[in-house]
Amino acid sequence: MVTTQSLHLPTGWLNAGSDAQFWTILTQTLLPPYVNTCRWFAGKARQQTGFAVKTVHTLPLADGDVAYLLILEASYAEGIPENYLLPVTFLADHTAHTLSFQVGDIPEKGRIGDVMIGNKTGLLIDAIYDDRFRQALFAAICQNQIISQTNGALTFHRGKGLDEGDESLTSQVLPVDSSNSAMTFGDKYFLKLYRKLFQETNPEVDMVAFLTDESSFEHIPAFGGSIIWQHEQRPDITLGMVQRMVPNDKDSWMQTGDYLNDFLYAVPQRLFAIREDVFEKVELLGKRTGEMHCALYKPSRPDNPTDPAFAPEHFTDEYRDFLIKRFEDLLDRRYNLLIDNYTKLDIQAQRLAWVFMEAKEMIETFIADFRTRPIDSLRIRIHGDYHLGQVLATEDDFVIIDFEGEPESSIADRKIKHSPLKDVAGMIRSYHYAVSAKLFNSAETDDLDPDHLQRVSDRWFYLIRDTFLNAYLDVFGAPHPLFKNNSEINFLLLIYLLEKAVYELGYEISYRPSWVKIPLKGIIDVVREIEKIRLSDGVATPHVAMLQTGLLQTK
Ligand SMILES: Nc1ncnc2c1ncn2[C@@H]1O[C@H](COP(=O)(O)OP(=O)(O)O)[C@@H](O)[C@H]1O
Ligand SMILES: O=P(O)(O)O[C@H]1O[C@H](CO)[C@@H](O[C@H]2O[C@H](CO)[C@@H](O)[C@H](O)[C@H]2O)[C@H](O)[C@H]1O
Repeated sequence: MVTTQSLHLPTGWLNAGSDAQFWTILTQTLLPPYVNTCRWFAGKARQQTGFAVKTVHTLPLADGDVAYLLILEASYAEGIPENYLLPVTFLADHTAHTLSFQVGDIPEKGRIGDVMIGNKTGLLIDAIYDDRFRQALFAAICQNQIISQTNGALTFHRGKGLDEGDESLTSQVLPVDSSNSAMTFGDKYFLKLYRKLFQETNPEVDMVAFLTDESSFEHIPAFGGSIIWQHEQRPDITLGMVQRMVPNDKDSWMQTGDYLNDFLYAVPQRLFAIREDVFEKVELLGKRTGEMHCALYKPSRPDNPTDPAFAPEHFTDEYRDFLIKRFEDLLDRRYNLLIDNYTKLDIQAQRLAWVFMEAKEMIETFIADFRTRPIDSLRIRIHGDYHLGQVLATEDDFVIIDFEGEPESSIADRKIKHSPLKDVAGMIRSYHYAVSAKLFNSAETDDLDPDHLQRVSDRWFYLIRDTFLNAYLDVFGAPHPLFKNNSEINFLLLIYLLEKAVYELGYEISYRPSWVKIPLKGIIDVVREIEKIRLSDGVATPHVAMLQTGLLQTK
């Protein structure tokens, strides 16, 4: 039945691919409100000026119907436009009974709207919710298909991790809401469809393929293949990736949260209780992290040259300039964001915000020091967005996922080599988050003195941090191939910890204002360390004042 609101598009579905007017009407009607409800659309908070379907790829389905993969451009009042992948299918009412799934089961978030296409009424949906689309994608990967399009070709690559005879497994959409979309096949394969697109191979495909093909590191899901949009006049654009599915019932963020429950319940009884198996887990994660970096460290040899994209590099002037510029921009943006949102913060966060603002000049001096400080450690490709949520906890081990890099950075920036201590800093920050979120957001500690709670939280964090770091550094033995000495390790860790915490400040202001105090505390902890270094070096420059404000003093 056509509702009064349903949109009428005169061209039939099978001919719509080449009808520009068809897609123009959709971008002016159903698509903008729909896209704005999608978790993967990052432009919700920006001033949007319009959407346009830039390219339409056609994917034939087994029953003779087609799915279209739309490349949707979102434009904004400020900044460059973004491109998103939106696959669509049309479920005509009269064919509903022929489908292997119930139209009524399609969740609200997959329904673009009721439409009349040609003379058929039906529902336009995000094709990931259409079993025929999922099967067509997977079959194309299994068969290494190349499907020519008016604008380049869709190229499907089969990876080593895909077994023979697995072409027709039952598939599902994973209910997790994140920046991309995930589908599973027979509980054996995990297919991620990238939503925000970049004109370059997604770093995740590079990284996972490198680790699978060039190393014996087993703690990532094996690479099962990729979906690429190729065009001879520009670099490849990655649309999707398949990996082996990892049986797990939680990620390490949830697992650490569970361990922290035991710790939390003991706090009101003035007991400091960490189970031995918590240390064992933290040690194991430190070890796996070190092994991941070992696998990514592949010095070139005359008889076995390393792909330049992965060969280790020194701390060049170019890298120093890049890091300093990026950090300074980030610091300015976060400082302004904090000022704009200051009145929305709770009193404790406001107090920490003052300390941060007071420390800005000292942070700038510390960052600038990075330009000239001698550094003989090495840089390699790293995970880039490493935190507890990116590690799946299996029965007795860990599997590392999501090698896409930092969501805020461009693809070119995500492929830049850093010291692996940047990943280490990411994980250390994550442990800080885990204990802070648990102790400061639980009813059990509501009546406790916040200064006391802060000391307890710090104690847990320092013990866990050192356990992780020691296990990590032990993996390589001595002399360490990637780090020159302890002094460089300390300096690099501080700079990456600071950068990560400043980055997180923006994430929390935008998404979880009540958590802003966690990265603020992280920033201030590093600032305290910088102060100590300046005092011991005797380099406290007179024009940069030392901090006067206490950390969590109650007045
Ligand atoms: N190989 C895998 N096996 C099982 N579950 C996975 C796998 N990869 C990811 N997941 C699940 O899907 C979620 C989202 O994956 P992730 O790679 O983090 O996607 P995004 O890029 O959208 O953040 C993860 O938190 C995890 O629960
Ligand atoms: O969505 P992504 O996993 O790519 O990362 C973004 O979201 C993360 C939160 O889900 C955010 O991580 C921050 O919060 C985590 C706890 O929820 C904590 O473990 C991390 O240490 C902290 O950085 C991440 O920063 C952001 O990029």
